[in-house]
Amino acid sequence: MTVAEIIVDVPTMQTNRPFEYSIPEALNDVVVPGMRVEVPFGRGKRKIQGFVMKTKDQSDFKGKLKPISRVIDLKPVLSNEMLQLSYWLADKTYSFQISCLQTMLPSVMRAKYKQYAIPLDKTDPEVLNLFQGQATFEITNSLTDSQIRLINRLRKNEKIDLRYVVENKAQQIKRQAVMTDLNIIQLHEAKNELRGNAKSQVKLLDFLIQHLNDLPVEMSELQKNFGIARSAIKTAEKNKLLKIVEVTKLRKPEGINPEKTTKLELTDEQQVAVDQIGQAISREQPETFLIEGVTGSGKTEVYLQTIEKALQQDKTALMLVPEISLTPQMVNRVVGRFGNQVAVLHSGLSSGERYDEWTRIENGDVKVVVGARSAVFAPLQRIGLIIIDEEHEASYKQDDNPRYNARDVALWRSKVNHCPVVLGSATPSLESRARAEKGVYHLIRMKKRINNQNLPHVQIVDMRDAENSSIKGDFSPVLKNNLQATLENHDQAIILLNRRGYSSFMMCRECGFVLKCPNCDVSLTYHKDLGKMKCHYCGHEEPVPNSCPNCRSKKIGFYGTGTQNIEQQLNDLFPEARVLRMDVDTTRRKGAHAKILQKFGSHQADILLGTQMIAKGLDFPDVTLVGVINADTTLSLADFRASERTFQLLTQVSGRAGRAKKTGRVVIQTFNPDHYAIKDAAKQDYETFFKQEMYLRHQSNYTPYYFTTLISVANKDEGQTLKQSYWLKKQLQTALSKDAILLGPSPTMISRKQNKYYYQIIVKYKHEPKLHDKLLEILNETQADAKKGFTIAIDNEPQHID
Ligand SMILES: Nc1ncnc2c1ncn2[C@@H]1O[C@H](COP(=O)(O)OP(=O)(O)OP(=O)(O)O)[C@@H](O)[C@H]1O
Ligand SMILES: [Zn+2]
Repeated sequence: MTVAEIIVDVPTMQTNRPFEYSIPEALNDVVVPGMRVEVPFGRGKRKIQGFVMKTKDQSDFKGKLKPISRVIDLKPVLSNEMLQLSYWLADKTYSFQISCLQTMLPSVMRAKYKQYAIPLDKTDPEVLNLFQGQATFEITNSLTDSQIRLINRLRKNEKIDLRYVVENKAQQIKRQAVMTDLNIIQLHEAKNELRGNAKSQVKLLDFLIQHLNDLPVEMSELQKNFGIARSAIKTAEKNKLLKIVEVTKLRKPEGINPEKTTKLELTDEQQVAVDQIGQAISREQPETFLIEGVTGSGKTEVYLQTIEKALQQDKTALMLVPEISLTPQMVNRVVGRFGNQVAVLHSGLSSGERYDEWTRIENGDVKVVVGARSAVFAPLQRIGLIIIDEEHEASYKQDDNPRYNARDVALWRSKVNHCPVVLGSATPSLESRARAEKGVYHLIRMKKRINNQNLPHVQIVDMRDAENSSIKGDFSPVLKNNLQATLENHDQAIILLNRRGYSSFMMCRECGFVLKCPNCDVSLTYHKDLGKMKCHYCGHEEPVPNSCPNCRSKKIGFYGTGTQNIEQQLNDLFPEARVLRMDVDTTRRKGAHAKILQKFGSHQADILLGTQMIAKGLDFPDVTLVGVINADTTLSLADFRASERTFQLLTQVSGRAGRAKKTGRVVIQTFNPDHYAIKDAAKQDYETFFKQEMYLRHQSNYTPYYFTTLISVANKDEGQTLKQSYWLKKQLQTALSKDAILLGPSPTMISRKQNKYYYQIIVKYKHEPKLHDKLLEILNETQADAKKGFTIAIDNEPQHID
């Protein structure tokens, strides 16, 4: 091929299309789609990165094409599937294709790294010649074309492999290892010369002879596994029998404690699910299943046994979870069942660790991938099954560009891979459940808990009652008594503080002044560990004032219920009880989540107190009580999903109680005891909630009856923001049919962030074929010129509206 179509790394509207470059003859069979290259761009001498999307023999371009300057990767970093996906993703999310391509790569490849070749066949003369006794060969910018061609050929013939290593030394594990330049005959000769005089040397040579193909071998391994002393290695080095070289080692992510479980005998409901999904795996059809299974119905075992079915057919499986650190049990069970065949991808990994896992997947060493949102781009081949656990979770949607939903990407990949997708939840999203209703997805319901365990007994406590409205703290007598009983029985309790936003703010009791961020329209939050007030949007910090900056009164103090405050109340009420707190403050450190949950799981604490992050997936047999301090906060969200989110949260957290032998109890404190979301959650009755919520969505023309697109406009000048927003709305009105509903422009809930003003327009529609192109046109018209200083963000099917 002589011509390459390249997407360049210049994220602007004008450059959001492929550019043609000629492929230098010397790199003719080196350059292939999925590789990154460096190309000249624009008038000056500027060189930039780009992705090769296609190669071809001819160009329609009349003039002379500029040549590719050099190849950055010597093997493709993105598969053909991923390249195709990038077109769809860019289109669907209104993003630059370059952003989509980069999103699919592990972060290492976007950062500073070194590229190395490592030998696979250490007997090949060309390989030996290239490495010259070194364990690795660095690929630098100064390689000649013939060297590049050689490396390319050796790689294609699987004589060598290529790796990226982050330049940050702390993330690399370098070890000393043993290598030899001698061939097998020379080794035998050397051994004969020793004539058994030096036993340890003979032993070492025997080892080298036997393991010649496995070299280099780490020193520590030689000592530990083969009983060869360090001194013997040193002597052999002096006698030029071997060399000591450095190797970089693959790291295994920490924080995972595989939980060995044997395959369980399935319940009838589980068996039906496994059979149906198993058949779909064999049929190789892109069908979607929705498992609506009550909390504790044993969905995990269904996932594990369907994954096993995929593996039996020599296929791979991809499993997504909302956030690995919050659901360590799920990961531990998957790793426990499938061992080394599993790769775990999550945000807690350093970029080096993440890359290691990515490489194992790409090399085909991995059969099962578990990970959060971005794991949906894992370079797995022959996918036989994709599972999305807790499919209703908003975290599957990325908040930044490209604003993709991993659920949609999974469906796309299932079509290309001809495999089923399994969506699982006790509280499915309305969208998914509605699709199941229509027959687009197969609905599998699991209505019973394992061991015929009852669903927990839930009590709603009306906080408006006289008895409760006069209490000092946040614990009603009912919740207090239940906690007391739980502690006396040596059981465990989970207390949820349904906190939205951050609540420990400062207010003056004299004049009502609230301490706010100078850059953002939000109150500053008190951070006990810093001893400072902090903004959660821009990071602005300031000291805690001891008098009101407005009226000088000393009566300025903290308001709002924070987890620290609740923890204090628990300590006062139950001084003996051991309380663990899990919130943003206690989980900043890597691995902190897992530690807290591990401690609670081994019953080293009696009460786990936390925010939304403790609500899902936890499976602890000793938990018999769940208390919800303030059920209402999510209800007051200015979002059409407020009821859905509240129902999901309360149902999920309630489901943590009474999962093993003992019956669970749940106490929900609320000011809205008659709200259907709270009442249905108390009964753990998804179907009733679904019907009611569907009715209301129908009435108000929202998802899943209408599609929604959220467009936000931001500018440093508020007047300009508003003007642009109105202009935009008018543009849309002229393009869309009368059936489309346009809401706004209205300021977002936090209307100023980092000194920019935000306004939004919501488009609700059923069928608007012109919407997509119109939005692209608007983007082209307004975003091409960065100097205009305002930005538009388009969110297709937003998960949050504020
Ligand atoms: N067939 C079975 N026989 C015995 N125990 C089982 C069986 N299936 C699952 N279990 C056990 O039941 C418990 C609950 O299962 P699991 O955690 O998978 O529930 P779940 O459906 O994922 O619930 P949630 O939606 O609340 O996360 C686990 O401890 C699991 O080991
Ligand atoms: Zn701020």
